Amino acid sequence: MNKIFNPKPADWNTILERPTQTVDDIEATVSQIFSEVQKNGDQAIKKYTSFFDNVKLDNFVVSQAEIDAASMNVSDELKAAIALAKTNITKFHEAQETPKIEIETTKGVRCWQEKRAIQKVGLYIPGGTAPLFSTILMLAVPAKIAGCDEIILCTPPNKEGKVNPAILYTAKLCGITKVYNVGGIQAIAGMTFGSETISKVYKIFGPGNQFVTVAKQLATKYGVAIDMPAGPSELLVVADETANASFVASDLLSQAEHGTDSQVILVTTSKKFLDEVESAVEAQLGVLPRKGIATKAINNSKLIYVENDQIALELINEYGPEHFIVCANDEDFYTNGIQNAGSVFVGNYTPESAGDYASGTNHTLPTNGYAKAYSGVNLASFQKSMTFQKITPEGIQNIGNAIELMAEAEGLQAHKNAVTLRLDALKAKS
Ligand SMILES: NC(=O)c1ccc[n+]([C@@H]2O[C@H](COP(=O)([O-])OP(=O)(O)OC[C@H]3O[C@@H](n4cnc5c(N)ncnc54)[C@H](O)[C@@H]3O)[C@@H](O)[C@H]2O)c1
Ligand SMILES: N[C@H](CO)Cc1c[nH]c[nH+]1
Ligand SMILES: [Zn+2]
Repeated sequence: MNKIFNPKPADWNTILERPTQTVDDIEATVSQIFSEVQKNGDQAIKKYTSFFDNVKLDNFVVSQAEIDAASMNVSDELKAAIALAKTNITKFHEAQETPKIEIETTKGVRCWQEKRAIQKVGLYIPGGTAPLFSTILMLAVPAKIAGCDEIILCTPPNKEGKVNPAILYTAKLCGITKVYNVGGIQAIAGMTFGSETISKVYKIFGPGNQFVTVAKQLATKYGVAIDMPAGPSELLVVADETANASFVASDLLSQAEHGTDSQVILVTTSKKFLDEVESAVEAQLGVLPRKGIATKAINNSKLIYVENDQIALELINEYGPEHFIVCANDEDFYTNGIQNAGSVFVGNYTPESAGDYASGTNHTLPTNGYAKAYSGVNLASFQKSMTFQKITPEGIQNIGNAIELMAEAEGLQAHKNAVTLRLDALKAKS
């Protein structure tokens, strides 16, 4: 791992650069696939599935029989674990429901706001190097709570051209019936334009590799909304001598094993602790089944020493990590001061994996610094806020003149007239 001591603020951005490709690097590939899928539908989706996933599929709809049969290939133990996770995720997301907001802003002027579910949503479940069935819980549970009418799911085929049984089992458990065995850019294109098989959706959700993420970003050019850019995983841990070096190393490796372009960072105010984490990472890395992937990610990663908590916090807010773990004596300093992070994990017994699977929070989170402006997936991601108003004759008399004056000042006579006609009618009546 790269060790950096007391970096100057002017160098932070260079030191903290993400290892992923940019939108510019990938845009041409996405545009090519998008235009073919727009023109040739299923045929282009199959062509690119064969090209990128190396499997030829005549039909990429997963049949109800296959979905039903998946349960036999999932152990009872794993089913119980999925049930526990689903219960906690449901509890946390149900608690995010907000009551209707209604207020009389001026006498006779009633304004209210209500939530409506997004009717058609598409869920992307990553499956390139690991079948992330946990992501189904993160997306389908809030989609169902919100009341989305049509929910479709796309996930890449494995080497045998099939969908992993745990994905199908979890999809069924969450009440998803439309599952397509297609991943990558071609899946995002299918949900953006629609094809003979895949329905066009209003909003696409879900994490993925850099190709999936850029495809989602470009899908917005065609009028489809997205949750946010949720690309290659990241973790930043801030820790001091009160932390446990083995625990911290295990957390760093948990995100490093996601992909070669993952990035994990330790920021610490203790040089001794930095060395201890470095040794613990080396020791744990050697025995990981995905050590090939994790080693490449660890090569992109940094161990950073800074003099004090204040400098650490400024650096962390500048980076805006997807996940932020606080294992420091002054937890409150960091939890109160953090401005930019997707999800925060506090204390020595709060591994990031807990949020990935079972604590209840959502693991679909902004990466690449987008935590500065975007929230992770939550119940509101599946809803729209609509405003309503009703104005009585008394109400229009109370605010009418202000509207007339403002409309006139903007040079918009018809706007003014819409009020003046009503005020005149009321005057004539009285
Ligand atoms: N930010 C989050 O919330 C979050 C959550 C979970 C996972 N993740 C990330 O999701 C990613 C999952 O990646 P994955 O690759 O395992 O699965 P994936 O499903 O995202 O991508 C696999 C697909 O990518 C396509 N592909 C592969 N190489 C390509 C290339 N050179 N050009 C164009 N398309 C190509 C293929 O079609 C393949 O099916 C990881 O980076 C992980 O860190 C992020
Ligand atoms: N850490 C990932 C988000 O970056 C989510 C995940 C799913 N499974 C395991 N981890
Ligand atoms: Zn993870």
